[in-house]
Amino acid sequence: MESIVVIKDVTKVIKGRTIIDNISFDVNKGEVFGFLGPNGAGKTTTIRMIVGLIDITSGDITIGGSSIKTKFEDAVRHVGAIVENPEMYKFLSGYQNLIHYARMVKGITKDKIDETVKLVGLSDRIHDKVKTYSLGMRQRLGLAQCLLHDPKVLILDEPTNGLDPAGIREIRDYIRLLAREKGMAVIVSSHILSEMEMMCDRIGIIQNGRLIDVQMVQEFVHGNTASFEFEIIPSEKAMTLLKTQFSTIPATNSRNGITLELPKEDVPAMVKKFVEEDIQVYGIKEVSKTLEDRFLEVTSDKETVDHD
Ligand SMILES: Nc1ncnc2c1ncn2[C@@H]1O[C@H](COP(=O)(O)OP(=O)(O)OP(=O)(O)O)[C@@H](O)[C@H]1O
Repeated sequence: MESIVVIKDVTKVIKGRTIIDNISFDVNKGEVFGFLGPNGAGKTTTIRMIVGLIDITSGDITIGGSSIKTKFEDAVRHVGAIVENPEMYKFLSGYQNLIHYARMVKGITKDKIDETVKLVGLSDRIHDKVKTYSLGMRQRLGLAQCLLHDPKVLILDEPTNGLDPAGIREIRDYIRLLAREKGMAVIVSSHILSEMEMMCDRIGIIQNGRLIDVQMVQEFVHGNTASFEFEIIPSEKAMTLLKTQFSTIPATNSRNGITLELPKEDVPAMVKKFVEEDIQVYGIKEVSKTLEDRFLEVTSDKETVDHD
């Protein structure tokens, strides 16, 4: 895979405080990369450095091979970004806004505007005034604006913020389409983990300014183990058995028995063991994990480690 954004050993210190602590990751062409982290973790600060809104204290970021430090113009030429709310003139139509923007940027043709409007699905309303647009339509107009110069990298900070479920879905579909059909690299940050799970190919998790994990979403969520709820009686006896003989298998009490995390192929052996120990097995159910479950698992693990 060809990486287009390379973040290498980046640190940001503000007023003596290390906000971003030596993070490195790459983003590839045609992928949607999600940036996840609790409030105050450093997502926006990292994104602001990628788009050149703030300086990097140490390390470097290259976009399309150009360093944001030494070849700023070349680097940001490849980038389209919505970091703060896109400024639009509410009393002009969506189309007039795009024309106005196009005048400030060289080489954008009317055909290009029409094509982009179509791509974001605004053709029907593009000649209406922006003040009559819904929030979702304004977001799409913002997206159209930052797509006009054909960026190779699209950066969106919380793109679905404030949208209703239909609006969220629309934006998600456009983002996936841009990555798949235009080969764009998309970097998004969001708090809505279910959204990130559906939208992203890979995610990076940031906590206290450190990048604690970068993985394919599916691998991150499912890993090589799954959760199984064993409906068993007596569950206390099973818990004791697990603690003494299978202490490496994560086990928690659940409503009807216990939930174990283990590879699917180990389930029959576990059932056999329970039966041998006179523990009655009434049922087994695979409990699917969500990105939210995994996110909370890894961020709380890390919290414990940090405080040790
Ligand atoms: N200009 C600044 N001066 C001082 N502290 C700052 C500045 N910018 C950011 N910070 C601090 O850096 C940390 C990271 O902030 P940042 O906005 O990047 O987090 P975030 O992950 O985007 O959070 P959220 O999800 O709440 O938007 C926070 O503790 C914030 O207070």
